[in-house]
Amino acid sequence: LRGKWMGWRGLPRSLVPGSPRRRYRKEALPAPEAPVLPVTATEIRQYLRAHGIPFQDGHSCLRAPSPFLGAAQLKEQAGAATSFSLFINKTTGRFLCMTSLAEGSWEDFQASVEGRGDGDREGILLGEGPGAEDSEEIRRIWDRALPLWELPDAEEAKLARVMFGLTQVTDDTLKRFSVRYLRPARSLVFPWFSPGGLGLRGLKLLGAEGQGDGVRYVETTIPRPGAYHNLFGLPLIGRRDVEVVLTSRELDCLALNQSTGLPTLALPRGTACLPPALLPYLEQFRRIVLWLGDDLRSWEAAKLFARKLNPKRCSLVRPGDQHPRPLEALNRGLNLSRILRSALPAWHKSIVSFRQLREEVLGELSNVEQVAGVRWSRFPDLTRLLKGHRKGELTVFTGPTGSGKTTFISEYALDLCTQGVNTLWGSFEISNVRLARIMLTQFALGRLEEQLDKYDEWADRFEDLPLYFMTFHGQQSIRTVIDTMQHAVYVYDICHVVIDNLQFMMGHEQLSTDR
Ligand SMILES: Nc1ncnc2c1ncn2[C@@H]1O[C@H](COP(=O)(O)OP(=O)(O)OP(=O)(O)O)[C@@H](O)[C@H]1O
Repeated sequence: LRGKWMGWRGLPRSLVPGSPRRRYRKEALPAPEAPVLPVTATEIRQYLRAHGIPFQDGHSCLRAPSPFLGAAQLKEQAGAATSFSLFINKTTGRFLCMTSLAEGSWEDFQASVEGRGDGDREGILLGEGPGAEDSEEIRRIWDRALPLWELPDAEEAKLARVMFGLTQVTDDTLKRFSVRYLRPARSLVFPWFSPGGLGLRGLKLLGAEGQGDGVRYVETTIPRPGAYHNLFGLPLIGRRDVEVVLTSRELDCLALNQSTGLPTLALPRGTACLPPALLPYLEQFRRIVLWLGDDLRSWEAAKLFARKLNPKRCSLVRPGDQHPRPLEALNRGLNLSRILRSALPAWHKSIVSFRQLREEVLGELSNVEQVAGVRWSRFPDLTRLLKGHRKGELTVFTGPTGSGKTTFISEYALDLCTQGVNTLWGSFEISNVRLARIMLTQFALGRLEEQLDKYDEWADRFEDLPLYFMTFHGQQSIRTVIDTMQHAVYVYDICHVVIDNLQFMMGHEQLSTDR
């Protein structure tokens, strides 16, 4: 069956979101967050108390009555348990009103409470829906996609099931999760419905390409990955559900829900990140099991996400031979409920015995290659020397002035970033525009100034990289820089921070006295 699939390459051009006819956007980079004024949970609590706003303490957010509701919504909510519909993130202060979907920064919230919000409060901060162009594309694709069991050609449906590993997943499960299939793109289509049944907000297309003996999956989202915040499976979660299993792929979510009957969700960008914007939707759960995948990277991601979700309510399924990812477990006839029961608590006491560590140590010993970190794809010699990029380590790169440090480090970081290592740059010496130009040229493997017609295409791909830039230039206070890094680590799950270079960040005086 796979033979038929070979040779097919990605989506037809017309279905690729963000094709070159896209409007020109001013920023070629993911919008660099302006340096943030950090706020602490204590300050948020103090502020709410000082303004007489009642609140409840949640796992990762504070809940308060929403000032962003219209009269009708207020009436609807009166007396309901959900009247505390405003969720304020304890780490960043960003808020989301679950009823009106208004969202904004801590400063926006304060401005609104103090009557400084511009215009009337209601609606001004409404979470952006898809742009008109995206909406049209979303609707067009969704209308053309069919449920798998309605495909006119039974052979084609069978082939699709084999390619996506769905032979054990029933039509009923696919129906429950509203999964469709787009024939021209040979892709599964996973919908993103707005909470509260407000319609279709986005789509994820999952294509499968035959590659040697295996299959390579290609994901495309509308809107683009940075704005794709769908927790797949959310419409099936009941208000009273207090337990959930988090997975990193929609297919795993289907497999788990089918075989255990438990509420199950899939993260929009897999193990790459857990955007804090999703935390309010997970507040209702007293217990969260993370079953993200079958490799060490998924395990690392699970530990990182558990910290954000509050480790006290999280358990983690440890990858291992008998713990593959959920879809594979289903296909191998394993008992998924039993695997879930073996999940380990994420919360470590301050003192542990070796007994609690032995499983993790075994994991490290049996995955020596993965423990070595992410290898550079273009620098085999570097991989030979350093083995790979590992989190929590510091590398100092030195060389004479003008010897090519910036040029090399941007290649080095780009290599990792294209493999999914979330990267934060602090370019204290050269401007971000110049740095991005260097990196974009390296990314495109050619001189874009000679082929400007290709600019948008490359810029679009570059924009989707998990790459962020601090907006500092020249000497900075270390405190401000560290605060910004911490913020980026929380919001974007940054695993690699590049500082170019230390002298410019700290100023010569500090360095010479601080040797
Ligand atoms: N491998 C290379 N081959 C040819 N030219 C290079 C190479 N690497 C860097 N260059 C060029 O050398 C110049 C200096 O490079 P770069 O700015 O990366 O050096 P640097 O060590 O970071 O400098 P500084 O010490 O001023 O920070 C640039 O014009 C760059 O394009």
